[in-house]
Amino acid sequence: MTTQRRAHIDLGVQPAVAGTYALPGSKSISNRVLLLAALAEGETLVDDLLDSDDTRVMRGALEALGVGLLPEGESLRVAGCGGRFPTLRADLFVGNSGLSIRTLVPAIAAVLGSAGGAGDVVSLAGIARMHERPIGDLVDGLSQLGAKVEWLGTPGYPPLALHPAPLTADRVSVRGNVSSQFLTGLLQAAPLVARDKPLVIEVEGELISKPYVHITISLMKRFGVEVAQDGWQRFTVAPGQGYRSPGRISVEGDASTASYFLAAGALGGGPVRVTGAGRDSIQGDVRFADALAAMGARISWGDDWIEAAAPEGGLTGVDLDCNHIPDAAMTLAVCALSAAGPTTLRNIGSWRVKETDRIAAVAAECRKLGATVEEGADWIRVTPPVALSTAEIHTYDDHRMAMAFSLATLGARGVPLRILDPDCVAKTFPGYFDVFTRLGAASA
Ligand SMILES: O=C(O)C1=C[C@@H](OP(=O)(O)O)[C@@H](O)[C@H](O)C1
Ligand SMILES: C=C(OP(=O)(O)O)C(=O)O
Repeated sequence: MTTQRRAHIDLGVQPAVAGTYALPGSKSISNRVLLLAALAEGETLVDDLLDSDDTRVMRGALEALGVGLLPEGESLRVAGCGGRFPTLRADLFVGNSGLSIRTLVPAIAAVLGSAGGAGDVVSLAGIARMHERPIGDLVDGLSQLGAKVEWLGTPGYPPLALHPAPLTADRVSVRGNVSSQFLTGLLQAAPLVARDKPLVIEVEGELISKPYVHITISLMKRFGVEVAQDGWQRFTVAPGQGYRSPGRISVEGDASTASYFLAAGALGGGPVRVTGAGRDSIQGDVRFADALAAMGARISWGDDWIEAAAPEGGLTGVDLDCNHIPDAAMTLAVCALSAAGPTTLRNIGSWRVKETDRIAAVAAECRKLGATVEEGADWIRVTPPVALSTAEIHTYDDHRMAMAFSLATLGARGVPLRILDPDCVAKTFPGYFDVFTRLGAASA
């Protein structure tokens, strides 16, 4: 966002919250749909797209590659380029959007490989933190296929430049334990490589964040491309498939964003209902509701809504493997501050390489509120204090730090807080604090 960011926002206690909230569009779905629609044959009308920093950088990148994006009322018409970006000389800025860079790089490498000419080059850069987020495993995979990638800073990290080189191999192996976005990027690029044999993508080691790969495969299917899946280890894309526009597609509400509202219901009485994602969602983060239920929250589901209310006597601490819900799991850490007993979140090593080192950041800010926190390479344990202390919360330019910690102001144990740099929420939800500060009003 270009508007000036506020230094802080002061949040009072909201003892009781209830209401129904329509979720903004899913970031994960918006940015996949934008890229797939751009690469497809034909025009796609996209409804309910998220408008945030992450989708703006994806839109900006696609426009710089010559893709026509035309607002039509509340929707966006994407002029598909049939697998060939019209412009292959561009300097792209991707902010701190891991999903954008890790899906654009393989797609552009594939298009450069089939349609690039002498002098074509596409560079991708982001903010300083983006340049600390790994991309080496993805580039290794692309290099196995034949891509020519030049590191412009530290090898293994953005910024980088892509040069034309045909992708000829029919097998690629990629590490799965740093980010699932590497596999997503390779899968989405697979149909862009002209070949007469299938492309086989093998995952080395255990794949993390698996539900995001399910989103990828589901959306590729909506755009006419089938992926054959052998467990989570081997993915095959048959030749002769190209993306075709589904005509019109609507983006589900964001299930990671839903976690803040559901937690609000579980902490502040509720019921709080979110609409736009529910039982039928393709997003793995809807399973956050199960984690909240394990803490005692009363959860109900509809096809496209989820509702949460507080249990009699408050939440209870849990010990959970959160690998399948890496983003929404941050919300659990803050719920843990108001629960009875310790909460342990396991298998969350990827937190260390996201918008900030999220294990360190969550630990530091929970301690300020009075909690005892233990942490390991890939886990965190939060033991709540008898009563929370008020504090000034650092947000580390991480939207989820700002949104998750705002929840410590809710309910019987809530305390007033000052949240620093609150507008970092613009990465996925620019209007978050406008909605959050009015949560209590509906129940008053
Ligand atoms: O593919 C996606 O849309 C995402 C995958 C996850 O990343 P990792 O696979 O790096 O855990 C998640 O944290 C991110 O916000 C979005
Ligand atoms: C990790 C996140 O995003 P990304 O990896 O797409 O930057 C997130 O939204 O929490």
